[in-house]
Amino acid sequence: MAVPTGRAVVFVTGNAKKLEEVVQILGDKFPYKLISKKIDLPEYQGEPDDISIHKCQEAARQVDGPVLVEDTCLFFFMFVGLCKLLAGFEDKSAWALCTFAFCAGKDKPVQLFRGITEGRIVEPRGPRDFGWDPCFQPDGYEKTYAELPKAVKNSISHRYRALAALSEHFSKLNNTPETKHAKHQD
Ligand SMILES: O=c1nc[nH]c2c1ncn2[C@H]1C[C@H](O)[C@@H](COP(=O)(O)OP(=O)(O)OP(=O)(O)O)O1
Ligand SMILES: [Mg+2]
Repeated sequence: MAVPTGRAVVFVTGNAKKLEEVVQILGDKFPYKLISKKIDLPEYQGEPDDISIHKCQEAARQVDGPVLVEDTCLFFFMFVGLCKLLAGFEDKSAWALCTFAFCAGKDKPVQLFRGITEGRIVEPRGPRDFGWDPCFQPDGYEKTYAELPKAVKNSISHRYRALAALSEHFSKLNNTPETKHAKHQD
């Protein structure tokens, strides 16, 4: 579902750190003007897809126009409690799931775009200013999300991957046949 050219999409979030990353990751890749709006949407219980769909429908109702919301979940196995987990002899594998939800307006369908990054839970290292970043070490790296330079986190993160799927979808919609043809002739 497209947004009329020149229209803005409102990104609804109460989390400033999230917004900061979304702006850094998207740069000018998103074809619509992105406006952020801080609304504390009610937190629904349930499966990640349902949470995102409800959150997005509520945002579309309040904004009464095209909206984008995001929900992030960190999953891990914690069979024996956090202490033993940190003591180091249980499965510490984890994964971060980010779901972006887009809705073109009140009573319109919600589209989901997901990104997953796998890693493991470690004792906290690095700055404590964004959620569980100090406790999550992505696979293939010796540093936690919090210790990694922002540019590195933003090139491998769950949020980056979900936004890549979202941008790909919207840039396809905005590639008119003429644009595609012109590109082929390069
Ligand atoms: O990349 C991240 N790195 C570390 N922590 C993160 C990240 N992304 C979300 N988080 C934390 C924030 C919140 O404590 C929880 C659920 O997040 P979530 O409900 O999606 O966000 P929120 O309520 O802070 O903002 P929103 O208004 O967009 O719902 O995970
Ligand atoms: Mg929330």
